[in-house]
Amino acid sequence: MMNKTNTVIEIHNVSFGYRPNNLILKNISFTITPRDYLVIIGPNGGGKTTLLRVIAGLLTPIRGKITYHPPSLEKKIGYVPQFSNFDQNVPLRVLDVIKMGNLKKYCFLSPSRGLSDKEPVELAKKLKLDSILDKPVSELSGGQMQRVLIARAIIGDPGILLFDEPTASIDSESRQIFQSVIHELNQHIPIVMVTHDASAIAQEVKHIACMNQELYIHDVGKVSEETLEKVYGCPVDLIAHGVPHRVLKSHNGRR
Ligand SMILES: Nc1ncnc2c1ncn2[C@@H]1O[C@H](COP(=O)(O)OP(=O)(O)OP(=O)(O)O)[C@@H](O)[C@H]1O
Repeated sequence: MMNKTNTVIEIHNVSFGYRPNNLILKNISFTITPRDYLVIIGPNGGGKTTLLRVIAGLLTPIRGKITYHPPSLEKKIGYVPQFSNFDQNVPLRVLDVIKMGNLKKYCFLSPSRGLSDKEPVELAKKLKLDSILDKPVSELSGGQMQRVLIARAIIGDPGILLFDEPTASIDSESRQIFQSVIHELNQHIPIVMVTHDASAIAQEVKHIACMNQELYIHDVGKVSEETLEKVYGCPVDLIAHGVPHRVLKSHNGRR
């Protein structure tokens, strides 16, 4: 059920710190709309991952409020962490990891359905993982592991997907598969993606947020060179991984 403001998540004056008197997120306010595609960029340590974790409900704001529409959305958030944070030494096969994403959805409702291989196998085909379903995850490349984590998030039928640097260290085949899967998902759910990778900023991106503790958000109909210039003119000290930083420009306020 859609609320009257056509918003799925409202982030209102949210602040967060891991330690007292050391805020990582400062008074952040923005909204996510039903088919939004929001890319978040900013310097290392600027709080992008922290913000995703706060939105995913893994961290609690010390001030401010996050409202989910409908409230049940809070339990349907798909979060794909940076794959380097996943311990690939776990003794699991690709299929096992993908099926882990189903646990939240099915374990209390219908455990037998949670055990079915049909859905994960279909999804694996889409992500070109079907030939390696029995492979231990310890033997996967970075791009394959990233696709497995994406499959694990999608299988749970999320109402929104949050990605943390999904295209970092992946090859062009994985990147293309990722872009086409995201395109398909974005037809019915919002996507929020943290990235340092300018080439991951697809045409479909609707908003770009620049953050360094504070967050500035721009509406973009189309990501043009001009837009990218505007984006990299955000109040950040440095955009890492080879993307040039620019002289600071003013922002017309936050959305
Ligand atoms: N669990 C934690 N405990 C204490 N401090 C943390 C923790 N996680 C992150 N931080 C600190 O919070 C700040 C923001 O980190 P975060 O990972 O959110 O930034 P980021 O913008 O995602 O950075 P990057 O672009 O390098 O991934 C950093 O100074 C980091 O050291």
